[in-house]
Order: sequence, then C-alpha cells, then structure tokens
Amino acid sequence: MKIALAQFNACVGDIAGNTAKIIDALTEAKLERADMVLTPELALSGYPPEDLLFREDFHLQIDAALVELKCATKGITLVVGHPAEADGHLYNAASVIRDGKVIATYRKQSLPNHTVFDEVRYFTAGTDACVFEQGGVKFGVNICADVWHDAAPYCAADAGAEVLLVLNASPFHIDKLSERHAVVRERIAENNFAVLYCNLVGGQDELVFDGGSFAMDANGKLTQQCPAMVEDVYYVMLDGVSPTASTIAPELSMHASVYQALVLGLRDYVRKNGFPGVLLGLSGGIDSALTLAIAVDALGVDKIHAVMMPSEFTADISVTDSREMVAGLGVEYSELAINPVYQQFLESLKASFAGKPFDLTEENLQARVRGTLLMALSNKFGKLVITTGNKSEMAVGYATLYGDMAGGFAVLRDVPKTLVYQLSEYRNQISPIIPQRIIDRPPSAELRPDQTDQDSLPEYAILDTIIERYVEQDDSIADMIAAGLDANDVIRVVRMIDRSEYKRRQAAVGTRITSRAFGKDRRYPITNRFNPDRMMK
Ligand SMILES: Nc1ncnc2c1ncn2[C@@H]1O[C@H](COP(=O)(O)OP(=O)(O)OC[C@H]2O[C@@H]([n+]3cccc(C(=O)O)c3)[C@H](O)[C@@H]2O)[C@@H](O)[C@H]1O
Ligand SMILES: Nc1ncnc2c1ncn2[C@@H]1O[C@H](COP(=O)(O)OP(=O)(O)OP(=O)(O)O)[C@@H](O)[C@H]1O
Ligand SMILES: NC(=O)CC[C@H](N)C(=O)O
Repeated sequence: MKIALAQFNACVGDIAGNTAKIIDALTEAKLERADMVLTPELALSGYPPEDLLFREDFHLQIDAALVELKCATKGITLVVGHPAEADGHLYNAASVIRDGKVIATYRKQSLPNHTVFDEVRYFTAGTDACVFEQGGVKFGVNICADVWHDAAPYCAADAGAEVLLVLNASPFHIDKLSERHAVVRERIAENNFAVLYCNLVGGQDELVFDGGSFAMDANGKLTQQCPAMVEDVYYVMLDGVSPTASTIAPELSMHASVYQALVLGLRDYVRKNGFPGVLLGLSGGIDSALTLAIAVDALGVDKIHAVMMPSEFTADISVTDSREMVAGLGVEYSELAINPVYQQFLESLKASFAGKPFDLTEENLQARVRGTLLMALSNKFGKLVITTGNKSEMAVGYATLYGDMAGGFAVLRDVPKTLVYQLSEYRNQISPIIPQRIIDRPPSAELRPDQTDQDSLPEYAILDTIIERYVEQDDSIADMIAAGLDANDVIRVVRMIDRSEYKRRQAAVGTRITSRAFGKDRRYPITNRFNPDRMMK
C-alpha cells in the first residue's frame, strides 16, 4: 500500500486555499497510484485558528469545504484534519473520506493547553478510538498531542490499530524533532504498532511548523524521515503493516534548524500578510546585519530596502561596514542623516528641557527619529518594517518604545544575543554575507559617545545564562546564585526582566525558536508586585 504524507503549508483562515492544496495533493497522489493521503492537524482551517473558531460563518465555510473534498476522493482515501461541530460542542477532528463518503471521524482526545497551546478554550475532548480498515490493514487515527500521552494511542491499539496515522501541527523549537522521535518511540513500545506522522509546515505569527514528517515501524525504527521546513508530498510504502525502508533526510544541526526556522517564519509572515517586501534600519551592528541576512534568504534581494541613518555618534566604520554588506548583496540601500530632524526636536523641547543634562531622553529621541523615518517609508511604499532586537534585549527592556521597537515583525525576538553571534558565523560559512568586522566589534547602541552595551548590561554570556534560567527554566534567584552566578548580576537582571513586561507587550510579534519565548507561552502580569528577591532578605 502507498500512503501520501501531505506535508503542506496551510494558511490560517484560508479555507479555500487550503482545500485547493489538499485537492492538489489528492490529484498528485492518484497519479502516483497512492491509496491514501494523510494531512496535518486542522489542515482545512490552518493551525491555530484561535477565536475564528467562535464564528458560525467560519464553520459554514469548513462544512462547504468538506463537501468539496468529498468530491475529490473517488478511488482514494483522504484523512483530513478539520474543526467539527456536533451536539453543541466543537472538536478538533479528523475525517476519513473515501469515494465521496465520510467513513469515520476521529475527535482528538488529549487537548494541549500548555506553552503556546490553548485548545481547551475551544474544543471538547473526544473519548473514542477511530480505527478503519483498508487493504487488510487496520489504521488508527490520532491527532498530535494524543501521542504525547499514553491514553489515546492505547485506545487505538485496543481497538485493533496496526498502523497509527498521526495528524500534527507540532511547532518548532530547538531540538523538537528528537523529542517527537522519542515520544513516538515510547508509544510504539507500549502498543506495538507502526506510526506514520504527518506534520504541518510554515510560519503562523510567532509559530513555525517545521514539517519533518516521518514513519517508524513497530520496532521503533525510523524507516523514513522527510525534510524539515519544506512543503511537499512524501510517499510511504507499507509492506503489510510495516513501513518499508526509505529516504532518511539528515537531521539539521541546531544552528541550521534555527536559521531555517527564522527564514521560514519571516517569509511566511510577509507572504501570508501580503507585503511587497521589508524595510530595516541597518546600523553596522550585528543584529541588523543578521536580520538583513535572514531577510535576503527569506525574500530575495529585490524585496528588501536597508536604510542607514547615521548620527553624530555613528562611527565611520558603521557606515563603511553597512555599505560593504549591501554592496555585496545588491539590496536597495539609502542613507538618511537623522541630525537635522533630531536637532529640530531638541529645538522644540529646548525651553521645556532648560537646565537638564543630556541623558537617556536624548538617546531615545535618536532611536525615535529613526523609527519615524522607517515608518514613513513603510507607509509610502508599503514594505513592512522589520525590527532587529534580540531576546536578550527584549528580556531586559534594552530597546526604545516607538524607536528601534517601531515595526511589524521582530525577526530575532526569541534569539539570545550569544546565539545571534553563532548564527552569523553559521550563515557566513555557507557564503560570506556579514562583514567579519561587524561580528568582531563590541556591540554598541551608538546613541552617545564611546557607548558599548556592556556599560549598562553584564556581558552577554552571563546575561543570556540568567535569562535562560529565569525565563525558560523558572529558576529562583537562590537557584541561580547557588549555581555560581554573581548575586548582584542575578538580582539586577531579574529586576530588569520583571520591569520590562510592559515593553514586551508592545513589541512586534516574532518567531519562536526556544522552548519558551516571550509570547503566548509566557504570560506575565504587567502590574506585578511579586518580588522574587524577597526570600533572600
Ligand atoms: N510599567 C509601565 N507601563 C507602561 N509604560 C511604562 C511603564 N514603565 C515605563 N513606561 C513608559 O516607558 C518609558 C520608558 O521606555 P522607553 O522610552 O523605551 O525608554 P527606556 O526603557 O527608559 O530606555 C531605553 C533603553 O533601551 C536602551 N537602548 C535603546 C535603543 C537601542 C538600544 C540597543 O542597543 O539596541 C538600547 C537604552 O540604553 C535604554 O536602556 C517611560 O518613560 C514610560 O513612559
Ligand atoms: N545608524 C543607524 N542607522 C540605521 N539604523 C540604525 C542605526 N542605529 C540603530 N539603528 C536601528 O536600531 C536598531 C538598534 O540599534 P542599536 O545599534 O542601537 O543596537 P544593537 O542592538 O547594537 O543593534 P545592532 O547590533 O544592529 O547595531 C538597529 O539594529 C537598527 O535597526
Ligand atoms: N498541536 C498539538 O497538539 C501539539 C502538541 C505537542 N506537544 C507538540 O508540540 O507537538
């Protein structure tokens, strides 16, 4: 038997477009003489459809799309994910359709409600197994989080499943593919069935689904591994109930997987939201250089406009290195001096600021002039402004509201500064794109003379360790000090992180690559008087 895994890039809400893609996969699969097509989770609606699920007109369109799909199943079986209403409840479902008839419908049993998932807000959990027979093989159906727990897979095996079909919308974070392999292997060891795992691919706001569909036999041996981050239809051959040995796409390195996730996240945000391209401020620093490299790989040089906006504090090498980078790439490049506008602002504020020294106010004003210029270019030409702040800066609030935070998509929002350097080196190994001096220079905001980031922040290796422990691992201050971190650094950084929640809520959305980003999976109150330092006193 031949089964197609339709690892496709659904767009949330584009029910007509998603239906067309599924029909294309059915057409191709028929030409390939396949017996069955398996889609990702909620393939018809895209994942996650969020509060669209509360709309009756949304469900009417889903129902109409299911009718259309039925007509395309002559001589082939389709296992398709879709939201389903029944008896006043809403289910995360998968229907098995063959020759124009729905022969079975499965309702997801384990609804994830942790990290970035909110499924309990929308769905009722199913209770029953779904097993159907084709070509003498008994196929069970599960949906994504079902296989992260033992109940639903056991239920399917108990109902006779010999091959488990799993429809997934499993988002990327570092090392996620190994986690999926391990968890599926556990289920196989418990139930002795083979598993065909079809995952969604593509960017959806802060999430990137990385594809990487696979097949494992009943011994837990990986028999087929499909490539990550690409949309395609892959075919699994079953010999009886066992998938036969096929292509194993090599696992991407950590740096390659993160880089490709950032590329896909940006590309899909720009494409799915209909922007003609992107604009960014290019400063001669590492963050904007890496952001530009990612934009080039995501969109191509002709869709990008880089803008250098020097001030009196901008070092000559910042301008030289920016010119060198764009000249090598061939992207559109402008230089707009900010001094005339900045001086005009100071003039307007002169009476109000009389007797006050130059401080953060004037630094932020420069960043805001740049933000205003970029947003004006965006309004005039339609390109999306992408911001360049990284996770370390987002953590401690080291960015200016309505300044360098002005923009629509934050490419490096979940990338710690130490990883920014590693990704820059990684990208340059593929082909030199970021001038080496940009990587080697000490980071500086260049908003006052001789400024470096380390004037106000601990060195990035230490800062990132504290951020990872406090934000991603929920470590206490005592845990971090016990692990050997300097108490002053820890307390200072934790205070900065807590105080900056208001800023993160106003920051542009950006791709999640860690197991806990500042987004859906970390919802802290802004007004918050919890003092993590209290027990220390
Ligand atoms: N809880 C709260 N809820 C709502 N709003 C709150 C608030 N607390 C302050 N605010 C508001 O926020 C303002 C402060 O925020 P903001 O104006 O952004 O300014 P602020 O955070 O004070 O300063 C910007 C920081 O970013 C650094 N920076 C700027 C630019 C580039 C870079 C870089 O190298 O990448 C670094 C800069 O060195 C400084 O540490 C306050 O004046 C107040 O209006
Ligand atoms: N001279 C400039 N010209 C254009 N954009 C700038 C300039 N200075 C700052 N920006 C924009 O503001 C962002 C934050 O800038 P800044 O240089 O202050 O911090 P950074 O974190 O060191 O970033 P980078 O490493 O990119 O310089 C930059 O990434 C860039 O998008
Ligand atoms: N959509 C889901 O049910 C995903 C759940 C699962 N924990 C995953 O990330 O793969």
